[in-house]
Parts: sequence; structure tokens; C-alpha cells
Amino acid sequence: MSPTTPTFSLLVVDDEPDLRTLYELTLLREGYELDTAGTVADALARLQARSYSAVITDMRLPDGSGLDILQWLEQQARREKTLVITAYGSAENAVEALKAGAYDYLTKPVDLRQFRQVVASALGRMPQAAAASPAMPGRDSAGQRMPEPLRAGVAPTAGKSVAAPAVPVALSRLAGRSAAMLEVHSLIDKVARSMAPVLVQGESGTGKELVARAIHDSGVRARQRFVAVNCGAIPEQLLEAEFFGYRKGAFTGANEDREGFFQTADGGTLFLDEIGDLPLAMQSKLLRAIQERSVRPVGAVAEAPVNVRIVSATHKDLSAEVAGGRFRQDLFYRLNVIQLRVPPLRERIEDVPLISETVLARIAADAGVSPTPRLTPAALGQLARYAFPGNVRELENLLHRALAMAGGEWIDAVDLGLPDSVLDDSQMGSLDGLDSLGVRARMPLGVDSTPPQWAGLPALAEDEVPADLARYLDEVEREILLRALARHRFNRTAAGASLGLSLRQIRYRMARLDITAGEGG
Ligand SMILES: Nc1ncnc2c1ncn2[C@@H]1O[C@H](COP(=O)(O)OP(=O)(O)OP(=O)(O)O)[C@@H](O)[C@H]1O
Repeated sequence: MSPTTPTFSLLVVDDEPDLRTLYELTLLREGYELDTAGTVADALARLQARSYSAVITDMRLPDGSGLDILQWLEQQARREKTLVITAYGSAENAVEALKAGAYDYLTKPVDLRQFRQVVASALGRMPQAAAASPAMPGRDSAGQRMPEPLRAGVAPTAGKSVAAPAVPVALSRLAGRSAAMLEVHSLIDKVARSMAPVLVQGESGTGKELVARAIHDSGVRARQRFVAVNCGAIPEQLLEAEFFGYRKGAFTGANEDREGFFQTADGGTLFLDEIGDLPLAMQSKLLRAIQERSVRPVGAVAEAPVNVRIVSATHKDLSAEVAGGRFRQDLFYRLNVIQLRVPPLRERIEDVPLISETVLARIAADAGVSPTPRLTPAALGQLARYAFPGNVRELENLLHRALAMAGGEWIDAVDLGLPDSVLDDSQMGSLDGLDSLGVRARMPLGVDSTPPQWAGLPALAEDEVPADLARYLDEVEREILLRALARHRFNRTAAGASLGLSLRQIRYRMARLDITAGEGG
């Protein structure tokens, strides 16, 4: 180890003295500082006395489980990375450990090469395999089409330079400050620190790929490759060769050795989009590669180890696919260690202005348009009344078109080309926005299903009068205020102005009616 390499300190917990010695020798040779413990109590005592870069623990210990140590670290909000060693074939243990926050797991008997690699990866040192792996060879020279699934633009680090600085822009590219989006951000931040497989679920166009990319960019693998594969776009007979690579002569047309997605992503992240579209036969092969952490190229005799983090995505309900026999239960179990749901845009309609601004800035820059056009309040109002069945991708397409139509500094409602028939006041996504801001519960019942008039209030017959006029009028006023606030993205000044009220006046009314949503509220 070079003298400039920072020293990492490790705590190794195993009750078998022989194994402790084996791990100790292996890690000391890598230049790490090391302490060991034989029991949970012993480990906790050491952890109370000092902090470590990482803790490597056996699952089964005489006085408890490795999970007890993980839980203690979690409760204490400690920053140590954790690696858990589980019995061979115990998928439950591995999944449980990852769910409990372990960075990664190893199975017994521990393969020392893999052991060194996993520890290095946990510490953010370049995994040996990735450092040694050759640059991605030209993938089209064998006459086979450059696989579309490896989409252009999604693997910018692919190529020669493994150490090229990665710019973790993905979180900032994922615009939105709604409660739902902030939750997605915080989950990304949390899962980025581990190796646990993540299944990203959400409707088409919600931003699943951006989320996967953000997970990669926010973690220790950021400097390695992110390889995105659209599983539904590869012809079935090419799947194995595309995933695992092939050797020269393996089949007609295989004129040279070729890497597969796994080798290309070695040290980094493999993003398997539309995983629900993978045929059953390929599902078994993928499961094996994930379990064994090694792959065998078509035509090769031996398997080669790979160190790849798997993030998959689907718009399908995978548990229903499992129930229908179209998706392997054991693979689902392996991929679904952490589930991250990206909500449809209509559930976070309050994000539309910010997403539009981000997307407009991007497409205007691409088109060389300056300054970036802005949406008029009328255009924003229309967007808030649209359900976006195609989610953010649809918004993006709409803005592309509008940019071309507008041709000036402002994009107005008419430039959006949304016919009145698709705009709906009743589902003014704002109602879902209200939900996320925690005010929906305060709205009169039924307000979302019966928009006309003062929907949640008991209808009054023509000659009827309310039993409690003050209360009745309060409810009417509350509903009007909530509607105006939703329509103006909870900007009290704008909502007030739309009702002919000053900021002071609307504030007063909101306080009186106990409405807490609004700027800073
Ligand atoms: N929060 C966001 N902020 C800005 N742009 C976004 C956001 N979410 C998605 N996008 C953009 O919307 C488009 C669709 O996103 P993405 O491809 O990640 O969706 P997806 O859910 O993976 O779609 P599919 O299910 O069709 O594969 C992309 O161009 C992406 O950059």
C-alpha cells in the first residue's frame, strides 16, 4: 500500500479464532488497522471506546447476532460501514442484513479475493476488479448492433477513463420539493451508502432512471460506470451474450471476445430497466449471477467474479407478476431488498413549476435558446389542472413543443396546446398536493369528488337555511381559501391577491380557520 493511502480502521467480529486470524492476515496485508472481537458484547465494548471505518461481522455469534451490532450502530447514528458474513445459501440472512443497513454481505466460505474487494468497495477505495478491468472494447465491430438498451448518454463514464471525475448532478437534476419528492431524495441518500439491490417502482415517465442514476452518483461507486439496460428491448436470443459477454468463436459472427453488461459495469452500477420484461429463462441466469457474484461469458469455460450493484426498475406490479408465474419469486426477493416508489406526477402536482423550470432550462440550452422562456401564470394554471398520464416525460414533451410554439420569452397557456377537454378542475392535482402538505385532512369531506359549488357542505334546499350560519360560512370560506392556495402553489400573497385580500388579511383568515399550509407553513 502506498504511504499516501489513508489508513482505514476495521473491527472484525467472529467467534471462530481461526477465521479471525485468516481475516486479520488478509486485511493487515492490505494495510488496514485492525481490532477483533469474538462476541456481540465484546464488539459493542470496542465500538463504545472508539469509531472505525468499517465493521465486518459474522451473522451468528455466541451471545446474539451480527444484526444486533447493526441495530446498535443504527440507533447510535454511527457512520461505520458494515459488512455481514452469512452462511452459504442463506438468502434470508443476506436480505435481512441489507435491509438492516449493512453495506454488503459475504457468504461462507469466504472467497478472500472477493473479501478484499468488498472491503475496499465499502471504504470507497477502487475495487481491484474495476481497476484491473480493461476499457470497454468497441461493441459494434463484431457486426452486431450496438445494443440499444445501453442507451446513449446514460453511461458517460463508459469508455477509457475509469477514474474520470464523476459529477454527482443527478440529485439536482431530480427537481421537486414536494413532500413526496423530498422523501425520494432522502431514500436515495440513504440507500446510496449501501450495496443493497434497489427496486425502483413507478409509472412510465416518472423519473425511475434518474432516480437510479442519482443512487449511483450519490454513492461510493460514483466514479465507476453506470450501465443502463432496457431489458425489454433486447431480443431474447441475444440476452445471455449481452449480459455476460462472449468468447471469440462462441457462435457464428463472434469474431472477438466481447464484454457483457456485467463486465462493463464492474465496480459500478448495473441498472436493469423494465426488469419485468425479462423472460423466465434469463431470470434464472440473472439470479445465479447475483447470488454467485460471478458470470460466465458464452463460450467460456470458467466463471469470472464481478462486483456490480444492481438497481432495477419496473412500471409493472412485480408481485402480481410473481403470482401469475411470469416472474421468479426468488429473483424478486433478491432484487426487492429495498423498494423505492417514484410517485406519479399527478400526486405531486405542486412540483410542476420547478420541474418545468429545470426542464425548460435544459431544453432551451440544448436548442441554443436564450434567455430561457418562462411559463405565464395562466400556463402554470393549466398544467396544474392536467393529470399527466405520461408523467414527467409527457411534461417534457409538452414543453419541447411549447418552446417551439412560443418563440418568445414567455410560454402562455395557448402554446401548451392542451384542449379544455383534458383539463379538469375537480382533480386539480392540487388536491393531492394538499395531501402531501398535510392539509387534506382538514378539508371538508367530499371536496375532491364533488367540485361544483361548496362541495363538502350539506346542500341546502332553496328554502332551507343553515342551522349554524357562522359555522356554515366558515366552511365556505375555508374551502375557498384552500382552493386559492392550491391554485397558487401555497403562495399566500398570490392566493390572497386572487381573492382581493392583502397578505395580512389572508394570513389573518388562515389563522382564524386553522389553515396551516402556506409559505414556510
Ligand atoms: N424530477 C425530475 N426533474 C427533472 N426532470 C425529470 C424528473 N423526473 C423525470 N425527469 C425527466 O423526464 C424524463 C423521463 O424520466 P425517466 O426516463 O427517468 O423516467 P422512467 O420512469 O425511467 O421512464 P420509463 O418507465 O419510460 O423508463 C427524462 O428525460 C428525465 O430527465
